[in-house]
Amino acid sequence: MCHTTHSASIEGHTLKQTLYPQFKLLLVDDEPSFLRSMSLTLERYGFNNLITCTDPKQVAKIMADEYVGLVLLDLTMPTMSGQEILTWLNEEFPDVCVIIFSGINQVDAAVDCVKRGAFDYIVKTTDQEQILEAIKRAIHTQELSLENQALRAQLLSQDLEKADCFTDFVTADPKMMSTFRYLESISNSSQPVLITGESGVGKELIAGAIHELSERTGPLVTVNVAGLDDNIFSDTLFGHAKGAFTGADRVRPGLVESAAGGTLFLDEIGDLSPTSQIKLLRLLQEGEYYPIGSDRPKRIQARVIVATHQDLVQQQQNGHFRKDLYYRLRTHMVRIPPLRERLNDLPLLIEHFVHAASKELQKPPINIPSNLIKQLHRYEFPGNVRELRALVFDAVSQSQNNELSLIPFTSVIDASNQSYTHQNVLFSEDEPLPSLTQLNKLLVEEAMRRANHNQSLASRMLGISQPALSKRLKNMKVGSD
Ligand SMILES: Nc1ncnc2c1ncn2[C@@H]1O[C@H](COP(=O)(O)OP(=O)(O)OP(=O)(O)O)[C@@H](O)[C@H]1O
Repeated sequence: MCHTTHSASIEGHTLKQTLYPQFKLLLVDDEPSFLRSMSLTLERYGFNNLITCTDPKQVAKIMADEYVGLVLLDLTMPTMSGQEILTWLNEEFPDVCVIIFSGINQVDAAVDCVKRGAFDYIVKTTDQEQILEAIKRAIHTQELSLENQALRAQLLSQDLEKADCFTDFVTADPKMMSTFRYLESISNSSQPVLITGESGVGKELIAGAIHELSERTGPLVTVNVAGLDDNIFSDTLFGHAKGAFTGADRVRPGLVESAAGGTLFLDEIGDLSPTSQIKLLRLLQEGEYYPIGSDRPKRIQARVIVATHQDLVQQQQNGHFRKDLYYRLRTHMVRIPPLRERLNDLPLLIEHFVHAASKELQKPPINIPSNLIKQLHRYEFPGNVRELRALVFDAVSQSQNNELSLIPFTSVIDASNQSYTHQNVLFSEDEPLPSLTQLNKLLVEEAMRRANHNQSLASRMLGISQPALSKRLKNMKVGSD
């Protein structure tokens, strides 16, 4: 006999639940009462993707029909022993994780199974917490191993399978393409994803893409945690019970619950207070949380994505961010490079934003001057794509005669280059080279500026004698008169 669990019934209605883990847990034991109590325990702790089986002879068929990732196997059964099934599984399904259930007097046999490839063994009389810990460990290991397999397969193929999910993120950069492939490969993972990158690089867009890739049916719920004190953080995320504090006159579900079946995106995670960091760690580690004023834990049913523009490695070195939380978050990590590291994206992005701005501002089609991109190559974009977007929108609004205005761009470039051009001689490819006389003059002026008009110091910088410098300065003065 076998039985599958993946829905909950409330007052006669069948509710569709999020299944966890994503692969099935197969429980094989000839004792129906043990299977019943074990599956109730597992379901209570949120493991609801279960198949129970009392007839070991059915295992082969179940394995062929279902996507099983973990098998919990009783050692002693009448028609076939756990050892026999383990040997068969090792040969036919070497990637499946097996935990052996044994009686107290069968520990030697169970240890032998571990030597022959079982992941672990559990003595049936062990307390529930320990049993659950062993199962959680096996699920976690299995998830990571499945993800690694998917990652390897994905990296071998160059094409994106779900390119549609990335259409909002305009890019042709090879580094971003491999990031997209990586994100595809971890799309089914339930582990958190950490997105890092400077402000304005598009981290929130990437979070949206990860959510779409996961094909989760629940919503994407975004919370900016910067500046939330611990009470507000807990109330926002975990909700509260009625009467939890003055003014809590109703039960309020938190955003963790609103994100059930979907994704919870915590932005600006580098700014989280130390107490809230502990609560987030617990949520990720145990998969459970307590609404304020309640002593009944709830299980998180959402995948967690976090983002930060801070350097978390440095943050943990200076004690502002917990190491254990960082390691938990970085199971899957992507860094979105700043725009200055992918300037080849400029033409695509400018065209994209010109189009969006013309539409929004109801302008006719606008031409992009051919020298704009070259000019922008000299700019650092401290505000990244967000800054470029704002510049383009400004330029479109100032455009006349269907030609994109260059004013917003040249003014930011000039402002940032002001000190730079004084200190450096730039040779723009669009402009004629300066003559040697002009270059001499620039060099002398710069040396004098750096030497605070001390001629002997400036002459040493230029590698000429002080009288020679003085002569040049006089000639320059005559030339400019
Ligand atoms: N590659 C891109 N293609 C199209 N639009 C982009 C791209 N990258 C960023 N943007 C746009 O730039 C703006 C900033 O992006 P987003 O909010 O995702 O950045 P962020 O990295 O999350 O910033 P912050 O750290 O400040 O929260 C948004 O309007 C977004 O739509």
